[in-house]
Amino acid sequence: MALEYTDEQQMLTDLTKPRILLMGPRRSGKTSILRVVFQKMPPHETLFLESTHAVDIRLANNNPFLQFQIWDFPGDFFFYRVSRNGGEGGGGGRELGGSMTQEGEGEGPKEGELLDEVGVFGVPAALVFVLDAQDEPYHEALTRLVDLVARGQSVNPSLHVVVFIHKVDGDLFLSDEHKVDCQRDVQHRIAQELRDASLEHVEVSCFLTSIYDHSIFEAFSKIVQRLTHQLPVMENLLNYLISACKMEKSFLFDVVSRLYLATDSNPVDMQTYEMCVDMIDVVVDVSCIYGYVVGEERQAGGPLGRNMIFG
Ligand SMILES: Nc1nc2c(ncn2[C@@H]2O[C@H](COP(=O)(O)OP(=O)(O)OP(=O)(O)O)[C@@H](O)[C@H]2O)c(=O)[nH]1
Repeated sequence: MALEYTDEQQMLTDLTKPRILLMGPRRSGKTSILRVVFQKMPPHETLFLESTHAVDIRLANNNPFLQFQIWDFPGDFFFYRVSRNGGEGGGGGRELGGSMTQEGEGEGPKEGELLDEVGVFGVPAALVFVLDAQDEPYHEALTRLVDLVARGQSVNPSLHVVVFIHKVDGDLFLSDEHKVDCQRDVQHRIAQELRDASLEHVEVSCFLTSIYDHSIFEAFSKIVQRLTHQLPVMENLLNYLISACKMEKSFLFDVVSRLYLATDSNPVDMQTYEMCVDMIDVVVDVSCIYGYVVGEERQAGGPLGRNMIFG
């Protein structure tokens, strides 16, 4: 499949591309997630990230199946104005393009333009609400979540709503039991708040995440899959593959981000996923030494390219 875009700026302002909207309270970890998953920032370096002050729009364009915009909102976002500088790290690699710079007429939002609900939610999108699990009580954050869901649903009834119960690591979350209790509590409170706001029909998925392990990649993979139209076809193909080759499990990976774009219908087990990611790391490291050079650029994916099937 060929890319339809002549440049990244054109794609950044394309209203048909799905969006992942990272929202949530200040310091909950939105920018860290973006940097760790898409720009390979080591997790401990996120300690030095500065607060986001304006909506930062990035482009994920690793392959034809992984093309979407990621909007990183400031914690106190409310009908904010669009930034053009996009902060640091815009040219950090192929994974994410630059910030929003296009001035095309009648397309995406322009600098100084007020962003209303239609401007934010008016295209296929996933609202990813990042909740800091270490910042109890969650009352204010959950009120904000319900407000965003109400606004999003009013303009886009098919909006996907996902909550990352984030930072479930460190001394506060040593046992799995504690994590599951936290997830149950948050899910219960979200359901209650949605009922109170007459939004009980809205489906909200919750994931326990941390940038210090693979959970954030697993959760992000699920979101990308929801926004991928070709998912049922890819799943079917992987089902055929494992039955024809007598494999236990298969994933279709985006090598650059380590997200998996599809898997067969057998259940996903975290350890298998982690093992595959480790194998990709080895293959990429070896390719960096022995890979061939295309033009000026050494292809880290080598002859395997940017997508890989592991079984
Ligand atoms: N323990 C832990 N800390 C995290 C995690 N993710 C992010 N952090 C820390 O949380 C702090 C805030 O992270 P940011 O990414 O700047 O948060 P943000 O939501 O973008 O903040 P604003 O831009 O102010 O809205 C940083 O010190 C990160 O290191 C995580 O999974 N676990």
